[in-house]
Amino acid sequence: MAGHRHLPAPRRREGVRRPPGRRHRRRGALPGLLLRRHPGRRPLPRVRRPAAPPHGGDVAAPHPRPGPRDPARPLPLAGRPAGTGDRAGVSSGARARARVTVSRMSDTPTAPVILGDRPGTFPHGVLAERHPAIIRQVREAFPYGPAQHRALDALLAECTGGAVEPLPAGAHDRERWAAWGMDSYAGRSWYDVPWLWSESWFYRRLLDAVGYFGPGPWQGIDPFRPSKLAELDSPATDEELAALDDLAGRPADERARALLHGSLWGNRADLGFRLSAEGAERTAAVPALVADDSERLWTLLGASGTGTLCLVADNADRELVPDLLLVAHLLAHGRIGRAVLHVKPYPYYVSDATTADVVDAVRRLTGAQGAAAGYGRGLWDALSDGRLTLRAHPFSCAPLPYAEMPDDLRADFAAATLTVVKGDLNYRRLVGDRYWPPTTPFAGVTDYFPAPVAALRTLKSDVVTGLTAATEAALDAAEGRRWRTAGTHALIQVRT
Ligand SMILES: O=P(O)(O)OC[C@H]1O[C@](O)(CO)[C@@H](O)[C@@H]1O
Repeated sequence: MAGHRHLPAPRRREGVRRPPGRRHRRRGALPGLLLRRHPGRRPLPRVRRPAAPPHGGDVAAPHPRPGPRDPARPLPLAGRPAGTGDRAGVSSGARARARVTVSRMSDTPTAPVILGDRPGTFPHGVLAERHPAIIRQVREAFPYGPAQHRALDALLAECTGGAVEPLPAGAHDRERWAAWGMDSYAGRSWYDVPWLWSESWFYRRLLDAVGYFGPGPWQGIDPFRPSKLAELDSPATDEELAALDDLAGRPADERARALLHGSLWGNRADLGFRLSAEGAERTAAVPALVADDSERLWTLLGASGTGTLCLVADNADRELVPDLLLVAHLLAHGRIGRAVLHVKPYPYYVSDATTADVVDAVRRLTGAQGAAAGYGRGLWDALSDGRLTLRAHPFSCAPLPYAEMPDDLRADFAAATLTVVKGDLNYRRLVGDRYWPPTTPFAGVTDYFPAPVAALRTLKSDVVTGLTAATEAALDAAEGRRWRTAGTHALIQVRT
């Protein structure tokens, strides 16, 4: 079960496997879709790197269990109003199951919850620098009126120096956020609550500030749409779609593997990440896979043609397009019979995919030249005949780990042959947003998940599990802590 136990023997130096480079593509081994985006293409976050051990102590030390002051404690199970049910995205059944999860996972030691309270750490940089930059970007994206500017000013002051203010009584999702811990955190500094919580809270509040939840003329207007469209229309996307033509003559299995890697490395194309790293593209390090359970993934996606794949999407555009290409291929080649694509119910983390972004991506494909258009038509047909369905569950924007998912979402995942969880944020939610020692078994921290689950993610935050001690040591020796957050390394982990 444990991904880490089945890691192939380390290749090349120091146990870190590197994906093939452009040279291999010239030999026709892998598609440009994958390779053109790799070396030197991704920016590095400008936020300061942790100079000292992160909150909660040295991750290399024995992992402490959370003490009575663990800020995550009030959130997951205690202090929620009874009977909030699935409408709140956290059912009482799920809460009960989460308790069971804790005991099933009891042989996996826990670790400190990540907060943003330490200057110099990566999470602190996101709260103190990235969020203000996002507010600036949103302000410039639309000709908002005085009311929106005032609300953005207030949000800027609150998120950088103020306390969590609960949603007003009339807010459409007040009950849901109360169930998600809002009342427990009211009055506390944004820096002193779990980082996962304060980041989600930021996007909820930002949408409020620009009138997204309405009523009014700005209702439903995605404040990140201009940057998303620019990315979808970029020459880089053209280049990646054109690379599909190179793939067309390859055997189906080879195409499948190439598309899997396209989907994996597509996770580097994250607009929020880029916001903190302008100008850094030229300096990106050579990327490397730090864990690779892809053979197990292919075993799960057999040739029966009847299985269901759940894909929990992350970013739109240059990540969503390769995700969709992979889904189209798996459907067309009988590796699965159905796919369920989980997207966000509202704009989130700058570039996370919503239903509108799926439509834009599919139209981008159908309107393209060459092989890309064929993939687009396949997706359109699959959406039309129900082989591909979309799901925009409220819990997809919850500030909580997936261990606390509500019953209906759990049932979706339980019915799937495999759930593929994309991206860094989803990984944090899958394994728990904690300073895990990197050798913590992936299977242990995902034991609660109701069916086989795979993580496809580039590393953009401190959370990581399932590495071998040799891989961790090699990465630390080569890069210090940088490999954890720079987005230059990736992993494929599977728990069957
Ligand atoms: O798009 P992804 O892969 O989920 O990455 C987003 C990541 O960016 C951050 O917002 C800042 O690093 C993280 O919180 C988050 O994990």
